[in-house]
Amino acid sequence: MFTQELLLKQRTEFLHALCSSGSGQHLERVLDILLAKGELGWEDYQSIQVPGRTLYSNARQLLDLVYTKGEESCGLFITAVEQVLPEAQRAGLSFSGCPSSLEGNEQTQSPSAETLLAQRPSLVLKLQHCIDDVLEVLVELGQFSSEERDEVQLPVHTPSQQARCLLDHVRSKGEAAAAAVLQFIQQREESESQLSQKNLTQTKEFLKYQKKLSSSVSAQSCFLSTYGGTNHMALDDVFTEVQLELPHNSVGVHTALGLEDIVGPVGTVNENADTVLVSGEAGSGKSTLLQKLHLLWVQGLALQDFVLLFPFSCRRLNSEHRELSVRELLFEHCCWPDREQEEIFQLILDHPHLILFTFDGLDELKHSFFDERRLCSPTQRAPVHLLLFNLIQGSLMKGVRKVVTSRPEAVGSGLKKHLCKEVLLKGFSPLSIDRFVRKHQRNSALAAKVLESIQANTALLGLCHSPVLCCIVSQCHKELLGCGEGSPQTIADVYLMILQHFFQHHSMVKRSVGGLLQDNLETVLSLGQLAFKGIATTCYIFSDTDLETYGVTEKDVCMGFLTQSKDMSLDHSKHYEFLHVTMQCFFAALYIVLSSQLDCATIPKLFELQDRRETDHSSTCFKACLPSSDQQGNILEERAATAAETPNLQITATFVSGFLSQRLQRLWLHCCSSAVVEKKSRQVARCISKGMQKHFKSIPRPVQGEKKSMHAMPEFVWLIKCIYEMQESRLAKDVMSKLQVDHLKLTYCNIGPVECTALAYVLQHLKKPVGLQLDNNSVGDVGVEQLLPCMHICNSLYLRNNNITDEGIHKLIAKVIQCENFQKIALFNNRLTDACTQHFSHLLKNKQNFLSLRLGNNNITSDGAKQLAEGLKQNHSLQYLGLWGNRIGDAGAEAIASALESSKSLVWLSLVGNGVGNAGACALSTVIRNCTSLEELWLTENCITRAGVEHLIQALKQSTHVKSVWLKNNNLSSEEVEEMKQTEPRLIF
Ligand SMILES: Nc1ncnc2c1ncn2[C@@H]1O[C@H](COP(=O)(O)OP(=O)(O)OP(=O)(O)O)[C@@H](O)[C@H]1O
Repeated sequence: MFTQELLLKQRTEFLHALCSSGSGQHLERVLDILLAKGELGWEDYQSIQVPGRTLYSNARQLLDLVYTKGEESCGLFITAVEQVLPEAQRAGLSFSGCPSSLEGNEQTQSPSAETLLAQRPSLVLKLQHCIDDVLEVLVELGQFSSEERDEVQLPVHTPSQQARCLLDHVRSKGEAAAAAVLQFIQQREESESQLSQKNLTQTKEFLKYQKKLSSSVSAQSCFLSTYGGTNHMALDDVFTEVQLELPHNSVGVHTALGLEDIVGPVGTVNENADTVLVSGEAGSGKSTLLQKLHLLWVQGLALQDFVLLFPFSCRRLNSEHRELSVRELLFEHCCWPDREQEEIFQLILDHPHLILFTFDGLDELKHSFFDERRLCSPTQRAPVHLLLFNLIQGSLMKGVRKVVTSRPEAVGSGLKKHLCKEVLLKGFSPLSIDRFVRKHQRNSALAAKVLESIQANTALLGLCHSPVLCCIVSQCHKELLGCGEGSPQTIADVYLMILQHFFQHHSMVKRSVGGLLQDNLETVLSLGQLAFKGIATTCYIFSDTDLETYGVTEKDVCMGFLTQSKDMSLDHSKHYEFLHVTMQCFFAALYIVLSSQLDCATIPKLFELQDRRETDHSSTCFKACLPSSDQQGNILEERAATAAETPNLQITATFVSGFLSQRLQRLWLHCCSSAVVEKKSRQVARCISKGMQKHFKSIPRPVQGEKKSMHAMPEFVWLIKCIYEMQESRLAKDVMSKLQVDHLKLTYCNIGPVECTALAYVLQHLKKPVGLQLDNNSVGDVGVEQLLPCMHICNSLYLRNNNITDEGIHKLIAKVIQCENFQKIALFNNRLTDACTQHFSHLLKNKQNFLSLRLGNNNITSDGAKQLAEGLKQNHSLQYLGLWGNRIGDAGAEAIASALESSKSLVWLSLVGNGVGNAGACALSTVIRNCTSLEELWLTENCITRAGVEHLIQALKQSTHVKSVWLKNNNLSSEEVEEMKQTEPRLIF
């Protein structure tokens, strides 16, 4: 395909790729390249980068310009985009037929000013690290005034924008200023490289240290301890791609990332910070992801800009009770230099940008992040958590790159302000589930069976999006395939499979889960008590003494639920941890259900997490459930720990709910009295009910004229999951009967397929139809399928930005077409193509009370629009139709117009940003003329010229019902706009 044609066809994709991060940096970098290539002149540049105009408008201007310049220009543009964008964001964009590289074209032999222009992209990168110094030189030389210096240094500019601003100024100054900048850069590079060369790579002891550190990182990262207990898998064999995203930004588009992008520039929101946060739910794969990054570094396959990588585990740092200096932290916790410690540490301090620290599991640290106590000296000793906080915020060892992982709940605003960016880890995609099982199960026939069994049970498929659950399901294939109809539905079911798996392995005869529990009750109780104690005190690593205290024997350890801690810095005594922290929660929950030692306040305290946060007194703290000898530590420590503990306490409570469900109660009958189990079960139901009511009571009164709406908090989602685990529709019904709202808002709540299963289970019992708003979550096609059981009680569904494809839509439409209440759907920013329009067309034909269809910002072309028009022709109820940001073009607009011209219901139509042009405008004028219900028509950004607007004006003369026609950002001069505004005030420019 010719590049010009390619650019036109993929215009929307290119626009999104350049702008969806919400930051102008991709566009700016593409402009740098095109300027350097001489493809854009300064006037072009200024016509694109218009201050105060939106990023999307600037990008559109660039697209228009290169398109009109022709084939070669389009080719260079596309190659520049390819060079600038991270790999994952380029998916879906075609680059074929474009020059393969732009490198090597820079005109280095030209006079300084030309060199400055030709090397603009690399100079921007270099200058942003030394902007103050180069400005000083220019002022000293009299090339810049202090006002000009201040203008460049304006804090509203990011460092790269400051660099561009400097280059733009220098350009207007001429040859001498340009030469000064080039000389400055050259001198700086020479001295840096001499230093690096001499200090690092030519220092023998440093090289030895690098090798030693590298082999210790390799030893820690090449194997993954799996749920086979003793057997280990090579990480390279089993690591499967996970979904990484940037947080939803102002334009609300999912931005997918690759592994390298974690430390790369993509998504940077604070260029002065050095810390990247990777956040994700329990078991979403954070530790494994870091492990993979470490391994790639050791293998020389990634992160090669860093000469040293220091990996830390916050879990292990909890066991460090001494005060340490940074130097001791690095050397004692990661790798000890055999000689020349002073010199090596000095080299590290001198080259912070060549060093990477990783901190796994910030949520597991006993102290919540705070930045009140500043440390500045790397030799000053302080408690380890303080060192860590100072490293993260950059007051210690500024310039060292840090990657930190954490569960989302433990990340407060105090930490966020020190982040250069946040990356969200969303577990496996459906494709990754498939790949993982095939990697994990070498026997391909068995893998196919396991996958078939997962696909056949959508609740289980939803659960498998969490890598830890997917791993258990695959590991416990015998249990899974042997359970027939009773295939796992809940998280408790999945974890019980692993219990069965390990115990059965040590049993001579085939036993049921209940029987195995009975046989191994002592093991369950001692492991349970150990786990329970750990959860209540934020302890995840246990010593021999801990094991002894709680009666965990050698035989219990051999069962496989505990693994030996692999930290090399701890003293030589053995330490243990549960295979995964969720496994510790599982055993803690078993203990709560089975133990007769705990008082009856344990369950209420476990569920009163909200209260614990509001009151800071230890009497309501879960820790109070422990025997008094375990209640060490002061109240301050407890308060600091509360935020970090909450997620694990919530997971424990979720397991307790599952274990005490009617379905599973029979499992405990041989281990404890049924009266006690029933009593505990009633307690759980009461706690959930109380928690929900508290949530409902907090709903503010509706503003006059607005619907009563509830914005759910994270606790709501957790309680809903507890109800689902209980699998008691009576409880769900009872709880939901007290919710009286018209609109339920669960935006930005981390709703994935598992949460959708729970939501549908509970919401289907609502008494009155609601609008369900799930914008900006990770629902996906599997989640959509999970939501189907509650569609009959939804009158509207909002799924903006949820990674939904045509496949999800197919299933959704088949269901909602039968739901009388269902009238509105909004699906902006998903991954829909023309293939979904036949389903919407079917919906429109068959549902004559349907009111609103919004499909903005997807990939619908003229073919899709034609298909949709078929449905529109036969529909008599639709009032709102939104197709902004698709690519329906003039042919699509003509089809839509012809279908709607006789509509008696349509009130609002948006075709913004669809390239409808004058032909489209002409066709739409018939809708203005003939559709007597239409009030608003949106045609912003559609390449319409004066001739097209004339058609609209003529039509408006015959219409009194249309109130406004939006025509911003079309191809009209300001004179034309002024004139037409006078002629027809309903036109909005
Ligand atoms: N990318 C992956 N490929 C293969 N297996 C994975 C991957 N990510 C996670 N797993 C499996 O899931 C398990 C749990 O993952 P991991 O410990 O990395 O999660 P986590 O997000 O760090 O959990 P937590 O927040 O509870 O510490 C791993 O032990 C591994 O077996």
